[in-house]
Amino acid sequence: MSGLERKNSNKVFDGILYKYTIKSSSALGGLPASFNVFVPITASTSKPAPVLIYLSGLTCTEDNATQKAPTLFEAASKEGIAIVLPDTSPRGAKIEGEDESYDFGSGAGFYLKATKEPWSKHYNMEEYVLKELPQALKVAGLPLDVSRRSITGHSMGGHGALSLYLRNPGVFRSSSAFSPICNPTQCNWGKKAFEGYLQGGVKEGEAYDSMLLLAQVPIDKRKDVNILIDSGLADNFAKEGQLRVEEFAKVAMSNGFDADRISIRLQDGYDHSYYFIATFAAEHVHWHAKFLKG
Ligand SMILES: N[C@@H](CCC(=O)N[C@@H](CS)C(=O)NCC(=O)O)C(=O)O
Repeated sequence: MSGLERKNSNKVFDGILYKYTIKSSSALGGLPASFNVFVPITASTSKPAPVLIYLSGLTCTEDNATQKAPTLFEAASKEGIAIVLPDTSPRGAKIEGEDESYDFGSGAGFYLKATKEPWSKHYNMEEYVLKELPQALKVAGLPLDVSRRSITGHSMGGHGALSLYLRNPGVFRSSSAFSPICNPTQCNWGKKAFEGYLQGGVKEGEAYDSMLLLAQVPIDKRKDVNILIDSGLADNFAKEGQLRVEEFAKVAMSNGFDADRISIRLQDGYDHSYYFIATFAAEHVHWHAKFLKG
């Protein structure tokens, strides 16, 4: 990583929302990358704030949640938690087909490490979120304690939050998701992404499939898993079979996870939009606070 620049700052719910740009991201093959970070007023060098990472969905940038679900910040301000919001893909890789569809390429990085050329040079959102973003937060000199980290996200970002959490035990204290893509090897969005980004296609994608990863958690590690999922019963993408939240819930039950370890709530009347996220955002932040504090 080189060249971190602070672009903007706005006061919101007593804290400050900063925008940063990394001039050259190593995880993303030298491309620039922007992210937002909300720092609560209570954070200081002697009392650094823990961090909740929020991953957005298809077509989004780092700005969708900041503008459409600021209730995240209201709750984070009360809890003394920072929220970090990265972009959803590399931008400007100049790869043919990068900007052709809403569900692949720009705005659709799927939080994985691409292994298929030409995507493999730039499309490594997994390393970006796991390693480079925490490093950038340290370089920024903000009063944050990145060793206390949890992760949340929406739709493709819900897939990112669940799969990064389950693939990297011990890195995040808890994971939550709004309308997540839970079983990407079995839905059109996931199949298109895995076939496009991974040399081994959907088979290689199994390593990023949260439903399969959940079934593989060893019995003695189940007590360490903390997951909260909300999904709307009027969600058209769920009706199309893109999310498969009920199937994820069945795997949780059949593998003996307690309902207080994995809580999955189907919310009546809510759709896939940010109105839904804005409604439940505060509950997710308060839930993560239980794990992040102390
Ligand atoms: N543009 C897509 C919809 C993509 C979509 O709904 N994206 C969700 C995430 S999966 C979103 O949050 N979009 C941005 C927004 O609502 O602000 C379509 O036409 O089907």
